[in-house]
Amino acid sequence: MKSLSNLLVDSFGRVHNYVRLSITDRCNLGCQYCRPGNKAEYTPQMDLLTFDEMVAIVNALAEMGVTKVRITGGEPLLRPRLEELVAKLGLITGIKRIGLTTNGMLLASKARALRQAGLTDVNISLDSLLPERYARITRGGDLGRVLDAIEACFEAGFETLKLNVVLMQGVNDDEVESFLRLTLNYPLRIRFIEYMPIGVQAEGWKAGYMPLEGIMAQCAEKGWNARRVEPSGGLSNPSYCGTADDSGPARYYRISGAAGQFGLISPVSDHFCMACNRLRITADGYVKPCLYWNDEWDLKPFIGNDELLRQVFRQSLEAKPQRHEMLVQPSCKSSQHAMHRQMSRIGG
Ligand SMILES: Nc1nc2c(ncn2[C@@H]2O[C@H](COP(=O)(O)OP(=O)(O)OP(=O)(O)O)[C@@H](O)[C@H]2O)c(=O)[nH]1
Ligand SMILES: C[S@@+](CC[C@H](N)C(=O)[O-])C[C@H]1O[C@@H](n2cnc3c(N)ncnc32)[C@H](O)[C@@H]1O
Ligand code: SF4
Ligand code: SF4
Repeated sequence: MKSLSNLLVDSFGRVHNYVRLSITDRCNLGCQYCRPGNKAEYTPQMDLLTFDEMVAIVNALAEMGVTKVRITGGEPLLRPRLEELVAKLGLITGIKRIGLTTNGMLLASKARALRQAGLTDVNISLDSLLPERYARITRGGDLGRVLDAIEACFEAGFETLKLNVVLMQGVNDDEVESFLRLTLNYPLRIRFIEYMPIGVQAEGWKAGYMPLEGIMAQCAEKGWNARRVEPSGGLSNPSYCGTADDSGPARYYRISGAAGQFGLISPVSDHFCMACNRLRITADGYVKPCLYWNDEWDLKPFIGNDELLRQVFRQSLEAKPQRHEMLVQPSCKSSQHAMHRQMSRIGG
């Protein structure tokens, strides 16, 4: 049992036990909602954290009560030998779950090796089931490769497999029913996510943003009885749909008789900041206590000295705001505080 003074507690009493580790800000896609504009700015290779530096940071965090790591990016599968990082993270005392969030383009051939290395949870981003639309939203994505990746994940036997769908008005909001239908036959969790104003222009965001409240009404219109699923409860296939350790931002539902579930992630219309348990590490070695606010602390000078790393983590948590202000300050350029990094440079 960790002593209270050694835990990652912020000034609002929130205990942080989950770290999102961005391992690259490069991406092989350019999703409209994440990397708007064609100009890609990447951290030079030499400024990226090495795997050993990441392991040192996570080790210090694990000593302070972190039990879960989610590897993200950019596109994390662009880092060669990702399975080696997974294996090293798995050796850290206290780390119980290692997840990956990916666009799936490079996953099919890697799924088995990642599972064998100790990866437990896979989340794949998939915003359309129509090949041309998918290519348009992602600027070049190949839907067939994502579907192959999903199949490979089933075959590799991951404990959970979730699909992320960022719902945008006038872009893919007509596909809600098709995604819901997938849950009828497959033991997946399909999560609809509200479009957040992070690293995008406020005007464009306002045109695309839509709250998720209409989804339950759509179920009712189809005559589908969708019941709330509590973590680990009522699953037809718990091994793919979730675990007791599943305290993420989604509220889950299951349509009567369905093999899978759908989830609603509503960070804008119904934020979950009061239950926030997450810290973020950027690929260039900064700790960000909140996805939305600009504040970040450079960890690189302190890697190798756990006491100093712990001080920086505490300092960042002391400064963590209570909540975001996405509706008040949607990424406006004039703000000194709202987010300036694009999502691909934070990791979602
Ligand atoms: N506002 C906000 N959004 C978040 C936070 N964590 C995740 N999200 C968003 O939720 C969506 C899903 O994120 P994933 O990377 O799949 O991870 P997750 O569902 O949070 O993680 P698990 O619970 O580990 O499955 C992404 O669009 C994230 O940007 C958070 O702390 N704050
Ligand atoms: C930044 S991506 C990084 C991992 C990987 N490249 C992928 O796409 O899964 C992580 C998650 O953030 C989500 N995301 C990116 N921009 C977003 C936005 N503006 N609003 C909501 N979610 C967003 C993506 O859909 C994805 O599920
Ligand atoms: S980081 Fe993920 S969400 Fe962002 S552009 Fe790349 S694939 Fe799309
Ligand atoms: S917006 Fe910030 S405080 Fe709110 S849940 Fe996300 S990371 Fe936590």
